[in-house]
Amino acid sequence: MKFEVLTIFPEIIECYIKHGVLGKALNKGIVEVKVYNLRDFTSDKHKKVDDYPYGGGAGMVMQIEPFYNAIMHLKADEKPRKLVLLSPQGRKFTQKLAQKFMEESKAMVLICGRYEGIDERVKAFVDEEVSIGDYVLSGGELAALVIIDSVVRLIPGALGDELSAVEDSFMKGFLDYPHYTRPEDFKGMKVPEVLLSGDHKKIALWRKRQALKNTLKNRPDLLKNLSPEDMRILKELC
Ligand SMILES: Nc1ccccc1-c1cnco1
Repeated sequence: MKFEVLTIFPEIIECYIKHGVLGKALNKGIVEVKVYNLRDFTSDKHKKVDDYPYGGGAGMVMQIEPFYNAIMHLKADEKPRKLVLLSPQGRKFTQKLAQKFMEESKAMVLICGRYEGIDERVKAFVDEEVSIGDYVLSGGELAALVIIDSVVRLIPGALGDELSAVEDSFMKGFLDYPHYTRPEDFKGMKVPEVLLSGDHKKIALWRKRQALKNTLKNRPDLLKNLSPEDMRILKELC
């Protein structure tokens, strides 16, 4: 899987991708991330990327030319790639969309805007417009990192423990169960007895009950298409 990121702040992307799961996946060659500075695709000596909005209004708008030049530069190799614009107006990014991107795209271009927005005509050159949530960010870079991180975690072999990708919450359709590790007693806060019992069946049931309880409390919208067994457990909780 190859990610090509267009941004005026390449260091934001470059710094993050060296660490954790992404760093390991890069070292394994499972994923490649190339970052392009949009300022390298400008034609003036000041490497200008924005200008005042037509029609007036506050702030600056990013100009189309650097985006167009960068996209044409990438497309010169004629290899297929999905072009994704990160934007508050995009469709909501979910685990399901992460799975779809991982399965369908060998290469993705993540286009990061800044300021109050980008020239609308850029959208004529992208395949998808994606938002990671209903809040205002300073730019698309954090959203691009969210997409890279969540898609890479789904690539077979990217994680040390394959199970953790399957176990991750949202893959099952509800939130995760509570996790504990040593010490058993921290200032009187004890690990639930069941987790010390060694009874894997009881532990699995406890974890399922806790996951459903957490989901019912914080994200009831996720509780659909439950199995009859999960529905029975949920009814016990109500
Ligand atoms: N707020 C933003 C500003 C610029 C580029 C993307 C975003 C964004 C993406 N997902 C939510 O917000």
